Amino acid sequence: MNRHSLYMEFSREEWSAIRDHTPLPLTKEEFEKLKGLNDQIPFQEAEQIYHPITRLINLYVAASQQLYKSAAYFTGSQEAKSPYIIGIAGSVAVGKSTAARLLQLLLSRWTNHRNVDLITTDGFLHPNRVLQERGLMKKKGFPESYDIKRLLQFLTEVKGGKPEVTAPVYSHLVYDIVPDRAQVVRAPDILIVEGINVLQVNKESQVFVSDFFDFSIYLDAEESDIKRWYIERFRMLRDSAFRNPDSYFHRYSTLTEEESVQTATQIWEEINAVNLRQNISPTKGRAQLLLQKGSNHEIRKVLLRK
Ligand SMILES: Nc1ncnc2c1ncn2[C@@H]1O[C@H](COP(=O)(O)OP(=O)(O)OP(=O)(O)O)[C@@H](O)[C@H]1O
Ligand SMILES: CC(C)(CO)[C@@H](O)C(=O)NCCC(=O)O
Repeated sequence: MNRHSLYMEFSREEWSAIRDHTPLPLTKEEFEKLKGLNDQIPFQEAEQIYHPITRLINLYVAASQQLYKSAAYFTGSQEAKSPYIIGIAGSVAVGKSTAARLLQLLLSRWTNHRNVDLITTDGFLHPNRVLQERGLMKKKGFPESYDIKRLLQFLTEVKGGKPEVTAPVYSHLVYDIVPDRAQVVRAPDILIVEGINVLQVNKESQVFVSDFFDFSIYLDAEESDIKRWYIERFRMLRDSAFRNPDSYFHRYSTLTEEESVQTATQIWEEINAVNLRQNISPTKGRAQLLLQKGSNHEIRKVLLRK
């Protein structure tokens, strides 16, 4: 280990050996029942890698709750404690939402933070109408495609302890913001905010999204692997979600195997890879925890900021 590096570095083996004696707060049987997660993340990965991560976060949250108590005692304040906010960043298709859902589930099993909410910054994309007006339909996911002021307002209210805060909702099916839907966040113990842009800074504001984070994670992988996962997901969607006539990509449901690989490759190269290189990857060094995935999504290396 480089003693003067900003990060402590752990191999997969070293990280999983850290597991202290706290048992995984979830049995294999319970995990098996969780459709949608267990068909993606093997139980062993949850147990060996994600469990120690949640134990570490649990210690951080407990320390922050203690700090809050000390400050409340000192000031005599009766203010309710504000949610502990965790940001998860990384490329399109690197597996942020899958990892975020598993962390949400595992974190909610600890008695001092049962209530764990999860939102994605997809909901803060401008609606297609605005993106079309501004010529940004091929820039979805780029910094200018988000209503960052609204996201900052949302985080200000959550962190300020407002009992109910609403976030807009994005549908991948219709490829747009859903006008009449909202997600309500009710003062959780922990809020996970997942999105490609959560560690970005922007010129228009003095305040950044990450200013509201108590902890941040960057999910990293080789670009060639992420591209392959993107294409695989696109092919899977061609055979499922794209078949739905309401799908924005319904026209893609009739593509041949070869055409769907070509189309996905083109979207990846023209939009998501450019965004990854220009705007997402450069934010890596701002995360407190860096998780490096191997070609089968297994976490190969864990880097923790000192
Ligand atoms: N740990 C994992 N093990 C196996 N497959 C995974 C894992 N995490 C994600 N995947 C698969 O990789 C693909 C991308 O995952 P996911 O949708 O979670 O990515 P994302 O980063 O949230 O993407 P986006 O930003 O496009 O919403 C999906 O097809 C998912 O099934
Ligand atoms: C909504 C985002 C930006 C982020 O999740 C992404 O999934 C996306 O739609 N990117 C635009 C190009 C594409 O359709 O993949």
